[in-house]
Formats: sequence, C-alpha cells, structure tokens
Amino acid sequence: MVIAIGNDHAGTEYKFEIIKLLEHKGIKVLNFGTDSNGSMDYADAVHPVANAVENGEATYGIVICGSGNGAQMTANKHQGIRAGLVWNNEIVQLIRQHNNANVLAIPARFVSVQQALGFVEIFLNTEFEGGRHQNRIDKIPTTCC
Ligand SMILES: O=C(CO)[C@H](O)[C@H](O)[C@H](O)COP(=O)(O)O
Repeated sequence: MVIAIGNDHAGTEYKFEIIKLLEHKGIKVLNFGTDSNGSMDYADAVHPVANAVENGEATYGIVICGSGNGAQMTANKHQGIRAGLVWNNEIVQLIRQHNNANVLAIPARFVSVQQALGFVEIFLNTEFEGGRHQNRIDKIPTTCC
C-alpha cells in the first residue's frame, strides 16, 4: 500500500506523527506537504495528493490543514477523489463504509494528534460496504455544473 500525504503549516506536526505510524506498518508514504511551520497554501499540498490517488500512484490520500475544510474542498475538485472530513471515529468509519472515501481530511486544529492517529487506523481498517452505497456514489461525479 502507498499513502500520499499533504499538509499546510497547521498540519506539519500531525503529518510527522502519521508518517511514523504508517512507516511502522510498512506502508510507503509520498510526502507532498510542507515539513516546516512556515505558512503554506493547503492547495499546493493537496492537489499533488489527489493527483497521486487519481493516477494510481497512491492507494489513498491523507490531507491535513487547520479546519480540514480547505484540504477537503481542494481534493474533492478532482473527479476521481472522494475526500471525507472527519472529527470522530464513527465519521471515519462511515466515510469508508458508506462513501468509499479515498482521501481522509483531518482538521489539525480541532483534534489531538492521538485522535488523528486513531482516525488513520480506522480509515485503513474499514471496508466499503458496497450495495446501495455504490449506487449513490455512482451519482456523485458530474460535469454538468
Ligand atoms: O484554510 C484552512 C481552512 O480550511 C486551513 O485550515 C488553514 O490551515 C488555515 O486557514 C490556516 O490559517 P492561518 O491563519 O494562515 O494559519
């Protein structure tokens, strides 16, 4: 498995801890985020993550900014991406089970590092349920508007 990860300055410390966790599991990480606390625009980190997932270079993406919203919005502009913003464990389960999310969006300024690490574990260990949820996902992509 390969995970692409992207963060702005609000997510740098979280990113380092998540990379440690992933590498401990033997997962290859593509790091597209900033490694410093200096200001960075989240879109510059998130588009490369979305591209990597869309072109199959990465299995999943993880994007991190202060509220998680800018990162999630940017990722979801890509046709092949379903990014879910999470704030508790059940939401993480649901973005995999019901939405087959391929990008996890973490709001670093609103959750602890320990919570974020737990979100990553759940995201990686939860399967998509398919069935009625696949029918709904099939209706998401659009070029109409
Ligand atoms: O833009 C955001 C909201 O989605 C991100 O949370 C950024 O991390 C945040 O805006 C950064 O704010 P800062 O005041 O520039 O540190």
